[in-house]
Amino acid sequence: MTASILRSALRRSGSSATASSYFASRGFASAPSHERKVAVLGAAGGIGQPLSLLMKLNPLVSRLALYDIAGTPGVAADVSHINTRSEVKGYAGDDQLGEALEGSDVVIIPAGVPRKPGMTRDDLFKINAGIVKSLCEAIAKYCPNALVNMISNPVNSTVPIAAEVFKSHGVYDPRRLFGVTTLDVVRAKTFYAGKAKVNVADVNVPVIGGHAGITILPLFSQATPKANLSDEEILALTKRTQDGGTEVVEAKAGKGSATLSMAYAGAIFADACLKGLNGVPDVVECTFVQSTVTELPFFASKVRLGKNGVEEVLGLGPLTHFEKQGLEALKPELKSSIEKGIAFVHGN
Ligand SMILES: NC(=O)c1ccc[n+]([C@@H]2O[C@H](COP(=O)([O-])OP(=O)(O)OC[C@H]3O[C@@H](n4cnc5c(N)ncnc54)[C@H](O)[C@@H]3O)[C@@H](O)[C@H]2O)c1
Ligand SMILES: O=C(O)C[C@H](O)C(=O)O
Repeated sequence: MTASILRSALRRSGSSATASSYFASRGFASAPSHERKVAVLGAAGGIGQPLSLLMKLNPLVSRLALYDIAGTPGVAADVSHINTRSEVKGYAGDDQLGEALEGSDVVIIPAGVPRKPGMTRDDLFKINAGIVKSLCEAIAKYCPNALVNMISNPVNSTVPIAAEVFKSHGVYDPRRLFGVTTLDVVRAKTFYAGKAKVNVADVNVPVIGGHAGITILPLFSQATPKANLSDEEILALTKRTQDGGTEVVEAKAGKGSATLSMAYAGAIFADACLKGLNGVPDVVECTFVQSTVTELPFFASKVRLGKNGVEEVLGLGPLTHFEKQGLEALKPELKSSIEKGIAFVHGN
């Protein structure tokens, strides 16, 4: 987001004020009150940089720690000149990870390699599983009470990896671990609004399951505002949402995967976590968490966020025959991705 886009957005919003009030006026954040530290791990990357920018614009953040293996001094110096609330510090390399994490309320993890055309998210497991494991070991040591927002793929496996690492350190609290599936919701909303010809700002669509291919299950039967879409249109919207990541990977033709839309989605989800921590009532987002909603140990569904993270994992609501079929079809793949993550931590 360039300064001019932000300025014109501010003009459109009728505001003469700052970026902070721009986001606040859109419900992006509630008024600043508490001191909150947010750490971004992988902050110099394609997602990390715009996400760091968006977190710098969030008035709920008082301290922003930007960590990567390299490149963070520059990103932090750049972002730190923005005249918003948070104090920004950059940290580079293993020996600065502890300091970056200490005192964090929310840790966002977009560290790891992205897909190239022809790859599945699971193809990233070999590299990203190890990265996520070592970062979570540091979280267990330096900020075991933080809410962890896992963006690194494959989310269906990296979240179980994080859970096992935290368990092995005796600090696992299922209320504090989240797979970020907000981009699936963002896409479902955008695609639905286009097809249903309704104002995108009014649209809500729950997306359940996981975050890869058919494990992404948008529930368009519960979308609001209601629209009379045909079965073919629902099928096409479902497929487009499931393939949204691949659509971007192919368009970028070897230069990575979604970064800007993901930064937006990551900022929305982190903001929801901060609002929950700050006691704002009725904060509900879809996210991949430990769950008993199905027989699978982790599952994405609507979750109410509160002062301790997950306050309530909400049920799926009524599903159509098509959605029930989608739910049954996704279970074997999601189950095996979860098991793969768990096995990785135990050396199997
Ligand atoms: N959950 C989602 O919806 C979603 C959406 C888009 C991308 N992703 C995933 O996010 C990840 C990052 O994507 P990207 O496009 O930003 O990739 P990128 O390669 O541009 O950036 C990744 C960053 O991680 C850093 N990194 C690597 N190892 C690290 C470590 N041990 N500690 C800290 N930082 C480390 C790299 O130095 C790099 O700066 C990928 O795994 C991608 O698949 C998830
Ligand atoms: O598709 C990818 O590999 C990145 C991400 O998971 C996405 O949904 O955009």
